Amino acid sequence: MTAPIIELDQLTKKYDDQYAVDHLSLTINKGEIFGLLGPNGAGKSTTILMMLGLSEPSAGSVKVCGLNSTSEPLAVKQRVGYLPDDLGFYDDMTGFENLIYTARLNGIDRKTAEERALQLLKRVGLLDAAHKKSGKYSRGMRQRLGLADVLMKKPELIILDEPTLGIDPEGVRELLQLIRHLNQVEGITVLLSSHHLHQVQQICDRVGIFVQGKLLAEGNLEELAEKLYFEDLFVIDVRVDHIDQQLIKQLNEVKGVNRVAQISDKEMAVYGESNITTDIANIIIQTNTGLQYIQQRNYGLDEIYHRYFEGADHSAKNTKS
Ligand SMILES: Nc1ncnc2c1ncn2[C@@H]1O[C@H](COP(=O)(O)OP(=O)(O)OP(=O)(O)O)[C@@H](O)[C@H]1O
Repeated sequence: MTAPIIELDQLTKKYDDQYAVDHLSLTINKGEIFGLLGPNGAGKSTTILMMLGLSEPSAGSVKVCGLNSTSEPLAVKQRVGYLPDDLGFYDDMTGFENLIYTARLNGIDRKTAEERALQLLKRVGLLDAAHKKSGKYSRGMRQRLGLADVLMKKPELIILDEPTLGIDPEGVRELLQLIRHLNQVEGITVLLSSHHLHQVQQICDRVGIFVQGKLLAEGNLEELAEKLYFEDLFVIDVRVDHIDQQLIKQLNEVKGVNRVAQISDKEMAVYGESNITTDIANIIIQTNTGLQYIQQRNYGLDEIYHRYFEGADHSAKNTKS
């Protein structure tokens, strides 16, 4: 049974005459890792601020953990951990001391706070640096301390705004692993905002593509591919001994094939709306054109996103009902 943990209904934020968030409706369920993916200025941070009750919607509503974020921001804050992109710590305090400070602000008693802080520092791989001043931490270490910090109050949901910004690849890998672990082992729901496609693709169950305040599409990778690329959902790369016009004609006649693009005298790409790999292989074998290689191309989110945004006419591509 899926239960909603974030419910946005026609959520809107307007600055002067510009929509930062434009009638956004979206439901995120308990236990998910949801990726809010979009370029700079898409409205991701504004949406998050409204979820936390830190910014008031111009219209529409936002509920988090069953609470209205706009009218009950403090209750939401108790249940949600938020890691902003410009995370601040007291740099002259150690990592451990920073966590204890957060615990005090959240009304956690000293003994519990110390136990929890050490547990969390261990979990995020900072036990060795626990008593080092946080001002001396690297950006990756600060983000991991940030995760420990939001976990101090045992949140049901964590919201991470561009958590991997400025971290080196190894640090990114560790941070993503940690986020996945928190989700899978501890059952914490995660909302992650990012414009890093590969990272979102690695850990998110579902992704929402967000542009100019609007959600263009949402779903898992397969669903997104279908929503954004419904015309040429399947692309099959083929290499044969020789390509002739008869072969191209026959391939074009296969049910489900949209077009055949010849790339060289031996290579072509066949675009279709259904999985036509077997039919194509059969034709090549029947026509004795010497099949060397055939493979269905898998779209990653990266390719989906880039091909989608490179296309000029978004509305035309996104009209599948
Ligand atoms: N306080 C504000 N006053 C006026 N306009 C704002 C304000 N905050 C955000 N905006 C505008 O709203 C739009 C969405 O900004 P937002 O920061 O939510 O985008 P974002 O997707 O989080 O981008 P980024 O990744 O760059 O932070 C932008 O056009 C931004 O200029």
